[in-house]
Amino acid sequence: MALSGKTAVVTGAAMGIGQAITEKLLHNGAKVVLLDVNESAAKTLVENLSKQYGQDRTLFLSCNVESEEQLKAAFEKTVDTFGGIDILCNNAGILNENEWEKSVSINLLGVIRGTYVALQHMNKLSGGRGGVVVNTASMAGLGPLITCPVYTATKHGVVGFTRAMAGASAASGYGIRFNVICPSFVQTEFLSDPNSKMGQFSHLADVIEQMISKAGTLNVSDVAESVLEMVTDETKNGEALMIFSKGKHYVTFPSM
Ligand SMILES: NC(=O)C1=CN([C@@H]2O[C@H](COP(=O)(O)OP(=O)(O)OC[C@H]3O[C@@H](n4cnc5c(N)ncnc54)[C@H](O)[C@@H]3O)[C@@H](O)[C@H]2O)C=CC1
Ligand SMILES: CCCCCC(=O)/C=C/C=C\C=C\C=C\[C@@H](O)[C@@H](O)CCCC(=O)O
Repeated sequence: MALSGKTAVVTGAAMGIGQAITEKLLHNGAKVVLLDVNESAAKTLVENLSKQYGQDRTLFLSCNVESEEQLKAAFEKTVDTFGGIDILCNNAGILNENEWEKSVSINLLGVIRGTYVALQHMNKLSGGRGGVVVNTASMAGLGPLITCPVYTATKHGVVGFTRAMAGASAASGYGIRFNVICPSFVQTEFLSDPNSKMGQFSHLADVIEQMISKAGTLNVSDVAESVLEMVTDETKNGEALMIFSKGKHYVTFPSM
């Protein structure tokens, strides 16, 4: 898929991995609608991106992925502004084992909500142009992080949901590919003060510190490059891409 003239929606776009995905898509010719709850960070980012890429290539819409109403309004505004949606990156996520129900609502239900609302606009069977959805899971979506079991569950859910949607879309003729990225540790705000985010498991925080020192951390640009690969390579559907400091590897899942 060539990105020139295509429209992307990125959730959690105001900073970190979402910002890097946004910049990567813009640099490769797409228009990008940034959805986030952090209005100040997003507005500053869009101001800078507009100077670099032009006023008509970006749009920020305040949107909490926990709200179907806000997602519906954001996608409708996107279509009204840019004529359609070709790419969706469900990237927004949090780490909070204290408020674990909020983690589920954002990390897993937010991906499902975003996907189902976007389907109404992207599905070729309902007047859409088709396209691609790339969801942000984690290596914790493939194996357990013992310090954050609910976070682990949400990311496993994102992997499973994405792979099932890939199959459903192909079997139904929606014209939409679904893929998922599974990064290891990435140098963003997300990793700041992990102890405070692990709730009843904070006594295990040294496990994470040992894992990070062993695994190292990725740059956000490493992750964004992998998203670009899954967006542009039209052979990719139902793929999970592990991204770690030593490289990246498509996951081979057991077949039934
Ligand atoms: N940083 C890391 O080590 C890794 C992060 N990930 C995943 O990558 C994604 C992005 O994480 P980072 O960029 O590292 O985090 P970050 O904290 O730097 O950025 C997350 C962005 O999502 C936004 N956000 C949070 N809740 C939201 C909501 N309800 N609605 C809309 N936007 C919301 C935040 O305002 C922020 O702009 C998350 O899904 C995370 O689980 C996956 C693997 C590793
Ligand atoms: C503080 C939590 C980080 C949240 C951000 C994130 O999603 C990072 C994930 C990075 C790596 C996850 C790795 C999971 C590994 C498991 O599959 C298992 O192999 C762990 C084994 C630990 C060990 O080395 O013994």
